Amino acid sequence: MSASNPTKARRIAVLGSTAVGKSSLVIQFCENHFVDSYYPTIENTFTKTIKYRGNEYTVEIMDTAGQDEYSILSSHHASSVHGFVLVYSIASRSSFDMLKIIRDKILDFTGLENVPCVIVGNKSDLNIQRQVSLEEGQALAQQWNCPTIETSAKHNENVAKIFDLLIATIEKAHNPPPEEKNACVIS
Ligand SMILES: Nc1nc2c(ncn2[C@@H]2O[C@H](COP(=O)(O)OP(=O)(O)OP(=O)(O)O)[C@@H](O)[C@H]2O)c(=O)[nH]1
Repeated sequence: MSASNPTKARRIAVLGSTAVGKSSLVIQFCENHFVDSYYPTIENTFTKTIKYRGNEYTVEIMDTAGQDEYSILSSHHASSVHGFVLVYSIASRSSFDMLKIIRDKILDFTGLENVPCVIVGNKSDLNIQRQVSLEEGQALAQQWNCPTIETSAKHNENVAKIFDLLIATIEKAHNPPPEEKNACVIS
């Protein structure tokens, strides 16, 4: 990268209920493999370089614990990150409902009206066990003015797209079009 186009550092937190596939998505993205067994996460941080629209980003990804659903978000997750990946499983209605609680907590911690986030419906390969429709995910994303995508960490479907979408949303928040200035302010 040239001095005029330096690498940008961005911090991302991955949040969601227990066993929705947060670690599997991050490991698939950063290490290119799928972990079939389930090991509850305490907290792990991964780093990956992403190229997006001619810029290079060093992205620090915090994979958080989904075990205790009511302390799922600590202030250090909310205060220092540029954007959030909010994960539910398409096969779990309760994990979808939990996203509303998590987002409220993010807004409380940040004091913002809007924060860069992407809603991820993981385990799309489990369509036969589906409890949340694609349309419900899209309606929530429209309500929150953020992108959404269905993924399969298992089959590596749409996993990299999560991070492209989030980087795009973070960049838009940093450099909003004139008519959207002040709609979303992040440091
Ligand atoms: N079928 C299917 N299984 C998945 C997928 N992603 C994850 N899993 C499985 O779901 C289980 C939980 O995955 P994890 O990635 O550990 O979930 P987590 O959200 O990090 O869980 P916590 O650490 O408790 O927060 C594991 O058995 C994974 O193999 C997916 O896309 N499809």
